Amino acid sequence: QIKIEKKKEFITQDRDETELEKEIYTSTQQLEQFFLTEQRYVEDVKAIIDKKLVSVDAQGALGAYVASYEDIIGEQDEDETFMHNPLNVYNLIRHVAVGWGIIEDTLEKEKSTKGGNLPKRCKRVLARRKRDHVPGAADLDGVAVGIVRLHDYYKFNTTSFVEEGIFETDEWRAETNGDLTVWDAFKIGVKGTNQMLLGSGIDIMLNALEKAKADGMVTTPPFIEALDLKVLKNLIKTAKTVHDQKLDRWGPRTATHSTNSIPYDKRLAKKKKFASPKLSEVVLNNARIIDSGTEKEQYMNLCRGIDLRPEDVKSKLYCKYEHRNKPYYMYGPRKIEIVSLKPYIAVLHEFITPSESEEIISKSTPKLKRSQMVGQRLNGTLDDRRVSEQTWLTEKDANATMRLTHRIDTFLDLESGSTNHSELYQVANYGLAGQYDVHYDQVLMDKRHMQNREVFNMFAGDRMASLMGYLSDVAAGGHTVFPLVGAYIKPIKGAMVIWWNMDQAGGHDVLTRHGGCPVMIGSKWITNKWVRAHSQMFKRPCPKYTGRQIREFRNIDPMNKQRGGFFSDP
Ligand SMILES: O=C(O)CCC(=O)C(=O)O
Ligand SMILES: [Fe+2]
Repeated sequence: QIKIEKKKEFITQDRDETELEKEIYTSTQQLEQFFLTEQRYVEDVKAIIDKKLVSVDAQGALGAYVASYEDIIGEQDEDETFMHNPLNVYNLIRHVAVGWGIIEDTLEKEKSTKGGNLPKRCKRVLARRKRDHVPGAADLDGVAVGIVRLHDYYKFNTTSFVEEGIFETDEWRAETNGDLTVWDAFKIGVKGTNQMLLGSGIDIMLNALEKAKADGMVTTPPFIEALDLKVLKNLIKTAKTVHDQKLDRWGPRTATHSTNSIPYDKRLAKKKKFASPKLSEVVLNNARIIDSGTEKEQYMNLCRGIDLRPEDVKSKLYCKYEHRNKPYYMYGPRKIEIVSLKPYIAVLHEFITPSESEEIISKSTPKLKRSQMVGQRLNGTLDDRRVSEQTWLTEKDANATMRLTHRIDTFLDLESGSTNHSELYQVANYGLAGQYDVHYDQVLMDKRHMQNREVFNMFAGDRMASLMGYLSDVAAGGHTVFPLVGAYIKPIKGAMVIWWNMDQAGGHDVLTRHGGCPVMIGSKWITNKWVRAHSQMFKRPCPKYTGRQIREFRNIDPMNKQRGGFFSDP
């Protein structure tokens, strides 16, 4: 008997739709929602006080919660950009994580004294935890570590951060209400130190100690008991010991730790290797630096906005208006900026209109889920190397995606429609200090990646081109960086970056390794369209190589990672 099944309209990979762990800092969008929710509950709590719905004692406790909220807002606007500043996020989450339990206890007590009866508004406030995620310790820790990661990357001024709640580097400055207690600053430093961000963590802890000395006490936020200065001093001492040990054994940076370049211990610092820390030279176009400290250092410099492309490479780059010999685009050529010729990386400016960006964001917002890691041994795991939430849109889900596919296909001579076996639009919103650490976009299906030989991948072919569109501007941070090329791209709303992951022989271009830097200030939205190879059969020229030549290519490189970059248009 033959079974007839309904033909699927879109052929896609099966994706695990199970709800992932719920944390709030993993997308700025979620943080904005949380802020709106908190505003509503604060209004409710205020109304309970104003209408004297609870006893005088209870009114006092509720009042302290409202005051704590108002302190955090200060003179700032109560719009969504409030949550684009990491310190505001920290303060607001701490306020709720610590304070909301007190609101609940107060109202529960009120309930028992009133024989189980509470006014409607009180009941609604009490039911918050059932309806909405109330952030707790896990969220607060995630945010604290995120802030220290930002320090590790961007080296914002620690003193102005701890003393005035200001984020500043030479390039930019972002203020908050100015409030950061010693307790908070210290907690942030400790959490970072625990995650082996030792240099930055200890720097923040030391500044907190200085502030405590200047204030004559360890200042604490509302509802938190005072701490003894001795506790601070002891923790710092331990942290310094760990710092020096790791630095001595592992050097200043690996994938899992970072320290200053010089130990705290004066005797240890006299060791020859610390006397003149060697400046490592920039290594480009070389697969040997993959996963090394050099790659990481180049990655971080690019995140900070230091262009590493040598002059003789840069002098060959240019911007142009391009019509690609198509009548339509002769009237309205597109602005193209060449970032690298080999591998070919280009920015198509104003490729996505503002209203298209907004439509894609609004259609994706209700469907966002935390992004998982991909790659060997990492598939499906959660990790702060990738802090974002994402979802997928088909061409039919929005006018914008339909139009965009049409634009990509006509302008770039591609078959990018999801029905033609390319991927759907992946839409992602980064979270607090959200990043996507260095990676390849390719799936890879060679002998060492047998697990990827699943139906969809075999059928569609690998990710031949990456098209990555920025749907928002980012005030600070969030660069897209290519450490082996030495180039970075600053997100600009509406711009789309294109690069070829494969060469014409179907090889994997290792130089396309890239990542998204931690977002410092703002909300970063992107969309990815990965164009699969097989649909391009009639669109792109066939490989110029014979099967034997291709096999030879593969054999030359023991890692089977061939350097390519043969595609060069647009
Ligand atoms: O956000 C970025 O700048 C890079 C994103 C990326 O590489 C990806 O999503 O695969
Ligand atoms: Fe990527």
